[in-house]
Amino acid sequence: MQVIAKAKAEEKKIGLTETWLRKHRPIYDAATRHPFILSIRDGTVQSHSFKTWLAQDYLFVRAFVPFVASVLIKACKESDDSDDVEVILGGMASLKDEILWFKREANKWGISFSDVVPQKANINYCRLLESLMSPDVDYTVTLTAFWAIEVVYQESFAHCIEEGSKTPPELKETCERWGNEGFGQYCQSLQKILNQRLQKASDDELKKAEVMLLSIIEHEVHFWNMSRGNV
Ligand SMILES: Cc1ncc(CN)c(N)n1
Repeated sequence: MQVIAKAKAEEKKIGLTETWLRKHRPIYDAATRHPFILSIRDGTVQSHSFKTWLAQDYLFVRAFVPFVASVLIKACKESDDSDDVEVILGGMASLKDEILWFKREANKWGISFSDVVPQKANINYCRLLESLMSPDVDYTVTLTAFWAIEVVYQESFAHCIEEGSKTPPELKETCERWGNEGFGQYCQSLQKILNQRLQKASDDELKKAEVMLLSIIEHEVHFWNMSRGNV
């Protein structure tokens, strides 16, 4: 089955990741067009929803740092392509600025991160990241998770700054952070190195990578749900 998916993607001259996104479009849209995102885009978002998301995401990003480091280590060890290492290193480097940005935003919104308790959806998501850090988890599967985590944010926030959006001015910077063109190009670079990797993957690895994509999308939906008091 996975061989057929690969052949179809080749035939259409698209990567396997694109085939997956087309196949799982409704689930993917549930994450990238989540009611929280749509409420930012149409300007009806409640400030407590935004603050909940911001505080929970800060905790997530702190857990994301060692995860990205583990992806980088796997790329250094297992990839024969230096592009992989450079792209992942770029993502890693930008996390320092991201953490500083979260701290500035916390000041702006009167949030004290030290008082924030991680919610269940966040704990579960961070647990998944932790499990993926194991050297036993294949590099291709880990890279799939990494790309999926980044691209869901990119597509979600880009939607909030597209023409016609009514995103409140005070939230524009947040949306720009992940919705900007540079972040979009970085996601495309990740997708490209992942597609190359998937070309060489075994049937079993392909199956696991596709399941991982679905798992990440599901966690992202639960993550957005927290902002709406829905845990
Ligand atoms: C939950 C979540 N998913 C993705 C991202 C983008 N790195 C994030 N900051 N938070």
